[in-house]
Amino acid sequence: MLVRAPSHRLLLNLIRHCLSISASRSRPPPILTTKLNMSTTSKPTFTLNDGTSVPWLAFGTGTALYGKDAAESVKQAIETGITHLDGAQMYNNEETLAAGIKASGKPRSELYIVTKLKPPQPGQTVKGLLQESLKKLGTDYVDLFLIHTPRPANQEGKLKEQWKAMEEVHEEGLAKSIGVSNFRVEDLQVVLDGAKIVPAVNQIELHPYVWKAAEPIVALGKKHGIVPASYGGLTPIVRVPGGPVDSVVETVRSRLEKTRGASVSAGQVLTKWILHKGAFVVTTTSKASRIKEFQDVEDLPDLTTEEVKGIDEAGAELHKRVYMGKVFED
Ligand SMILES: NC(=O)C1=CN([C@@H]2O[C@H](COP(=O)(O)OP(=O)(O)OC[C@H]3O[C@@H](n4cnc5c(N)ncnc54)[C@H](OP(=O)(O)O)[C@@H]3O)[C@@H](O)[C@H]2O)C=CC1
Ligand SMILES: O=CCc1c[nH]c2ccccc12
Repeated sequence: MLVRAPSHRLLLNLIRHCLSISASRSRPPPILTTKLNMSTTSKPTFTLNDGTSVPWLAFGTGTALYGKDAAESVKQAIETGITHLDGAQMYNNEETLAAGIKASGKPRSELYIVTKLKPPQPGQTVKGLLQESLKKLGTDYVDLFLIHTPRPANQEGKLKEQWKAMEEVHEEGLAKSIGVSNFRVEDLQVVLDGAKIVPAVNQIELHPYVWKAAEPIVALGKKHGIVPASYGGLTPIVRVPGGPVDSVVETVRSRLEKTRGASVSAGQVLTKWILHKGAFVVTTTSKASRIKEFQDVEDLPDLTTEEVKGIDEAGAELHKRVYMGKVFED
């Protein structure tokens, strides 16, 4: 009996362990359920480490709209239900982003506005540059202020000092949340060492063709409660069509379409994959129909763990980093 009792417990534990593995195989990765707050009464949001909430879908003004008048596109996006707007000082269009907001008639309090710090030139300060942005954006605070790139500050040994200045503008209420963009593990480590405030967000290029390289960045972020934001998410369709991810995404798309009983696009599958990685989504489009397509992802069934893994593995066959190559040399 003395011998059998523990082995019986061992057997029970083994059965429990196997059951939990097989259950987890058919469930989505837990990161999705812990990060994305779904509710029947409000739009899904992500909760940041400072307690604020971010609408999961952002309309970007940086690629197709870089240096252009963003007003019409921003107005259209807001009228189609977008509340999260992603801008940057380097996009040279913050005034027109503000014009689009004004034309939409949407109150400031119902919007989530992001801008990003350009690398300061000699004589420029983080606070001064943010104040210029606030003036252009026609607001007295941004919801999220990101360091756009760790370079050249990190090479020049100025990244800690720059983060301290970010902490100060947060403390002054000019930025409700502060974070970073295009930060690799070594950049995050510099900021985390001695930071009073841990960055809330790291906005990075995130799609299956960079997942292998991005995974350690996302993992370190997760350890510290830094939420990843994805840009370039449609790269497998838009910039690298015909790659190894296509057939896997097509199989998932077709499965979801049958499950849902309504059409599902490859872009929606890739967007859902990003959410399964625990990231919120920064995209852009000139078309209202495409915004609706993104919003519909909220109603898509989850991918299975095997489907997420299948996309990861196909993505790992081809490394394609489209943006900020110099920042992400690897
Ligand atoms: N922090 C950073 O360093 C960076 C940030 N960003 C931010 O992210 C935002 C989005 O970046 P981006 O890489 O463009 O996002 P996506 O990868 O989501 O690509 C969006 C583009 O894809 C096009 N598109 C969408 N679906 C399709 C389709 N089925 N077939 C063909 N084309 C399609 C859209 O054009 P259409 O008008 O036809 O819908 C749009 O131009 C930027 O505006 C910026 O705000 C981007 C890069 C770097
Ligand atoms: O933000 C990322 C991509 C991008 C688009 N336009 C510019 C201009 C300057 C820096 C980055 C970018």
